[in-house]
Amino acid sequence: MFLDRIAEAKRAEVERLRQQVETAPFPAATGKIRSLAAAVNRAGLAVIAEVKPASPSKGVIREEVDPVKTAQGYEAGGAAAVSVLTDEPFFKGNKESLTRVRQAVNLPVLRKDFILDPLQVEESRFLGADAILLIAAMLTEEELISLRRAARHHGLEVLIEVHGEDELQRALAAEPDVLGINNRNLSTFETDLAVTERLRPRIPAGIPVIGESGVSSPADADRLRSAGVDGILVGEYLMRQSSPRAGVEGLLAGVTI
Ligand SMILES: O=P(O)(O)OC[C@@H](O)[C@@H](O)c1c[nH]c2ccccc12
Repeated sequence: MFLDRIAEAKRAEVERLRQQVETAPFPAATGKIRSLAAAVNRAGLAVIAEVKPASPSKGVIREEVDPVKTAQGYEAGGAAAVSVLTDEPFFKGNKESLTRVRQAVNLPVLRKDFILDPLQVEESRFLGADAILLIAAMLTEEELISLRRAARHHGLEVLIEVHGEDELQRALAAEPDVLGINNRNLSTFETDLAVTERLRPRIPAGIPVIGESGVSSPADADRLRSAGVDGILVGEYLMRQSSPRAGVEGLLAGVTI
């Protein structure tokens, strides 16, 4: 299964990272964090626009991605935040893209990867991330809480992503800054916007909520908005637009607020 394979790959990556920092530790992070939670909470629908060159289910989405130009287009179009895939083996992303994007825009930047060790949290801060993703489907409640604590220690915000009821309860126990409802099942890759419609009412008031994955038109964005989310996370649809800016503008224009 995909999540097992990816966890194995990431554990190997963490081991390499551990050896690396033994000789060259991460320098102390400086600079202020840009709040993802505040960006999601702003008036209107918050679009978190993703730099996503490829995916395990779709293969290469876009050849020769310029992450900086793409992210600047997203910002010009009115995105609330940018998400950058840093996983290489499965999503053809890279860590350097995150650092470059963070320097090129004024928006909060989310690191999209498969984080299972506190060392990756520390690395995220070093790379320039403002927030990290934690995936409830691959982490126990204890792991979520401990990674959440590590994030707080490094000044990072946490987006916890859920796909089902059990995962939602685990995620809430870890007190995320933002809660994401992933419409995609990470075992089957099936996507259904009804997942957001089903889980949204089960989330207590006061937590910023986003709907993730499967938005393939302005009408889809409007449907998630109607389900009561504060924001949406969109990757593939935006990566397939010839203008990232027009892509975000189109999503926002199609939404009734
Ligand atoms: O390309 P989409 O269907 O718009 O999906 C974006 C985002 O939700 C998706 O990339 C994603 C959601 N959760 C993840 C976890 C890891 C990697 C990627 C993801």
